Amino acid sequence: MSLPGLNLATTPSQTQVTAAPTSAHKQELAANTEYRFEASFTHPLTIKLLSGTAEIFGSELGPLTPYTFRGTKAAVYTWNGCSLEIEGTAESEYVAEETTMMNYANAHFALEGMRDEAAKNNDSGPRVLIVGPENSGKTSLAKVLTSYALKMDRQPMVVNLDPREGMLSPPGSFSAAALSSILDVEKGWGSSPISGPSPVPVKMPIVYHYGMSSPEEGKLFKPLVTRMALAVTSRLEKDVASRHAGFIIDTSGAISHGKGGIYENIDHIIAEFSVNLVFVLGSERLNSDLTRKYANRKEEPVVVIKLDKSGGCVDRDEAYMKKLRQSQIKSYFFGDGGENVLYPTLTFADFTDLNIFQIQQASNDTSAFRPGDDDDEDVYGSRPIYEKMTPTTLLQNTLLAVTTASPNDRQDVIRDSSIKGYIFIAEVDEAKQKLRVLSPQPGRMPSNAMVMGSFPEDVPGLLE
Ligand SMILES: Nc1ncnc2c1ncn2[C@@H]1O[C@H](COP(=O)(O)OP(=O)(O)OP(=O)(O)O)[C@@H](O)[C@H]1O
Repeated sequence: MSLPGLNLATTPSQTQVTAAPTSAHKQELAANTEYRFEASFTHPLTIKLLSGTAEIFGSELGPLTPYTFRGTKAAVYTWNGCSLEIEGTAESEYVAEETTMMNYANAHFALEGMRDEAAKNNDSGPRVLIVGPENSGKTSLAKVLTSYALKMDRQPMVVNLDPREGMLSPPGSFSAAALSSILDVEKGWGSSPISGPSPVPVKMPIVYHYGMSSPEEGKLFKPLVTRMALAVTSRLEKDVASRHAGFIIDTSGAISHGKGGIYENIDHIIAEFSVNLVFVLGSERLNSDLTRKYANRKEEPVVVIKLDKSGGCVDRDEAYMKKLRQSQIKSYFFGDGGENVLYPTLTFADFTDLNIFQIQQASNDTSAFRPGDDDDEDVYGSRPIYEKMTPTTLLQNTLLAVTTASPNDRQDVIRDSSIKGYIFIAEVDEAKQKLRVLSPQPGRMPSNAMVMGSFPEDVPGLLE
């Protein structure tokens, strides 16, 4: 199918540059070792399990199934030894004999004990928070713990509070989903119906739009954490299986730096989600500060456990992260390629069709807060949260979050409303007052309030 005006007769995967064919080689792995690799965005790497058993961040590889990786840094781990066939060019590859997987498996068994206990008493399972600096392996640990829980037929909820990398939704968002089907070996969390119908098993996430890159940047973080905690708690009240399995919260490295030993955002997450177990990765200092802080807590105890950071964790520079985000956004609209191809609609809209609210930069001058200000203003000191904007060329190549709120709602209602989906502004014609809009769903533009933030950044090549 081709899209009018787009000349998109091919799927995104067909437009990828493919590597010059390289002959496949065999890689034998001894028990408890892992093959670490980095595949570039342009030259895919294909891995096939020839014999034995192997997994990527806890998700098992099917025998003789080719898995293709682009823009991926990961490891194939084996508990009992295996033989792999590897085809393509890796940017980096090596076999590591020292891994943290035994550590992570022990953490999983501890969580299983808590889940059994929760099921016996019809109580809530482990409420886990993962913290640590950037690239310390938080998301990888969240995937391993989730995959292992799924293997035990549990249905844990996973909550992503890291806007730098989306989970089942584009970057810039916070999301939560009760997972019941296996994770995708190639894509991690897999795809979600928030963008459109998908032939592979999908998970319906709860999504809120944050619209900035760092939780420390503005003052939207805390209210949205509170909102997400409410949504997750009410979901768990209705869903017994997920309640017993508990949840795992992945966070951004920025909240783990702290200011003078104070970790305001971590404390806020622990309080709002009633977290009872914190895994700390890659920072002795954070571990010590949090252990001290929560040692003599009067309310329900919070156990702080330090886990080793994997030697395989790769520092990802801004250029890589940008490419990763752009590929996540592309997948959101066009699918992941292979069986999961989506066909978004490109339509025209009048300027007056869209109700756009731009997130205002937070004022650091909290002294400007005047008691008695209404809720639209108090969150941002003396300034409102959003400013209603008339489309300009500034909108070109940006992503807008379509909320479930009406444009006439109070600003805090818009802030707290979940996201139906995202649209992309492909073109702005100021003279004709028209926009060309890419949307996952066909039909008229919704009149709901739409939010524009400063993150993720523009995606100029999205339609190419
Ligand atoms: N054992 C490993 N072998 C190879 N690569 C790994 C391994 N563990 C993690 N990585 C890779 O290292 C990078 C950083 O890991 P991860 O995303 O889990 O860290 P993070 O703490 O969640 O990062 P951030 O703070 O940026 O969200 C990722 O690309 C991940 O896939």
